[in-house]
Amino acid sequence: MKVAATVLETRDMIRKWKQEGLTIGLVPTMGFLHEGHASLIQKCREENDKVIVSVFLNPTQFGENEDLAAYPRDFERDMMLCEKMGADLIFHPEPEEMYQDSCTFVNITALSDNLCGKTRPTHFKGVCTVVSKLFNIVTPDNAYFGQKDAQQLAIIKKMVKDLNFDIRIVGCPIVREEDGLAKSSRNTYLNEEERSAALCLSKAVREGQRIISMGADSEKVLGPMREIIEKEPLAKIDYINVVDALTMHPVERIENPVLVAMAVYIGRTRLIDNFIYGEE
Ligand SMILES: Nc1ncnc2c1ncn2[C@@H]1O[C@H](COP(=O)(O)OP(=O)(O)OP(=O)(O)O)[C@@H](O)[C@H]1O
Ligand SMILES: CC(C)(CO)[C@@H](O)C(=O)[O-]
Ligand code: BAL
Repeated sequence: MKVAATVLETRDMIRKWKQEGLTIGLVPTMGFLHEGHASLIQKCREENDKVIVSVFLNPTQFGENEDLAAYPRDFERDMMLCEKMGADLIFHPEPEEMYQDSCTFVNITALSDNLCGKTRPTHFKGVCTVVSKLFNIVTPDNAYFGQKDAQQLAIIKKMVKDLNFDIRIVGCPIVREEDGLAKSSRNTYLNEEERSAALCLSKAVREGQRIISMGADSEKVLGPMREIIEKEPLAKIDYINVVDALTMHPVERIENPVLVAMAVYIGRTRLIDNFIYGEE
């Protein structure tokens, strides 16, 4: 497995692989890898000749008062996991390599004003910009994203369509801890008490999944989900919504495929979880 810190080295390697007719898969990450990331790398390994994992803690997707400085990092451990999962190359640039004196951004004007975009108004501009750059650097055939960040996945699919990237976007299911908590690098922020309080997210998801097939009214699904979270003293709902799975617009009646998504503060840690209903 190779590790490249520069765009030039990365492009050189990928050019050679492409000349040999090999297919390229990309797994974009912000590092501090866990089994959620491993599942993306595994899927990428199954579907491509060469597997590239990017490990880049992208500053432009963090708001001023967010957790960029505190975000966990362990590149040595990330390298071991990538090696074990059969990655061929890790692209691990410094922020200066990615941005230098950059003043061009990719901004999506739909799908981003609701859910996470409401609380994090500049977040998806940063995500779309860095993902576009990664796509242009790596030129993958396939790129892998987790359903855990459901709005991000929908936005990237739309961006790829709008900007004519010749890349297949593959969504991968949420990987959970044994007790149901969705795996996330941010789970490391939780102390013991918060860790058990955090179970209210996945409990609410399970309750939502149980009741959604019984009726078409969004509020009837959200009410009992909210109740589970509000019973937990350490939890504070940022948002919980039923939205159209493609447009991210809130829906009152569940007719087309919907995304039921939430962000909840457990103490100071903001966690997300969701499920999709109505897609085959
Ligand atoms: N539990 C999970 N199951 C499936 N995919 C996941 C999971 N956690 C993260 N991913 C995916 O891995 C990719 C990289 O995510 P990222 O590096 O931000 O990890 P993270 O654990 O989600 O971190 P964060 O704490 O920022 O939420 C994204 O496409 C994300 O959706
Ligand atoms: C897609 C991504 C790697 C872009 O920085 C990030 O938003 C993430 O880890 O989900
Ligand atoms: N996985 C989402 C990255 C972020 O929260 O910035």
